[in-house]
Amino acid sequence: MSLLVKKWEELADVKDELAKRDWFFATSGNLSIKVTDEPLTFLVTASGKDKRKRTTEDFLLVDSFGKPAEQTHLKPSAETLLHVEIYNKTKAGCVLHVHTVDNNVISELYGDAKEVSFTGQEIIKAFGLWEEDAIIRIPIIKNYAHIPTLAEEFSKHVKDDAGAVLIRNHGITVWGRDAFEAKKFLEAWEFLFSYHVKLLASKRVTTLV
Ligand SMILES: CSC[C@@H](O)[C@@H](O)C(=O)COP(=O)(O)O
Ligand SMILES: [Zn+2]
Repeated sequence: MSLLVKKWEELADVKDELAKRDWFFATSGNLSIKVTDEPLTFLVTASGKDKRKRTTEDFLLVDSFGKPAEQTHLKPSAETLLHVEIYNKTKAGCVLHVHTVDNNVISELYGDAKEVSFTGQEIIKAFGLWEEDAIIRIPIIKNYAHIPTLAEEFSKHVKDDAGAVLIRNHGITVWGRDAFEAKKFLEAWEFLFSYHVKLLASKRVTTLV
């Protein structure tokens, strides 16, 4: 099996798993996986597709500018520039972007603070933080409609080979050294968001009773 086919299958499997979680509402979301380092090429989801479906036109190969590396009628994701920032600045191997109700609610609740942090949750160990009082923090940026501006703002938070950024009332973009790590971090973030949203809602209910 060629490297390209291997990476294609790997990304398609991750896409299927995220689809099972129902994290691709209304064609939202985009995913990518690095194929080669020099020159940089990566597979990215084709724009506007239903990411719940598995087809032979789900991904296309793009270069370090996010432009198609091969002849194709497919259009790279509208947010490919964000993936480009990550691959050009870090050793990340996979980038996952999903819109969920929970990540949107958290981004709106803490958007003015420009970040949100979590502590006291066992799942924080998924990020490799083992101390009892470990704190995990995620920046929240404005959802600029102009993608180059969004990518520029996003890029300020791309420092490590693994990381995550919340885009306000839009979604989360998570990256990791490989697909396994990116998915693990994405699931951990969504767990924290979901827990927090439910906790706030239940506290509100308690005070009303
Ligand atoms: C209908 S989702 C809005 C899109 O603009 C975008 O945010 C998204 O996540 C999916 O866009 P895509 O171009 O398919 O990668
Ligand atoms: Zn999006």
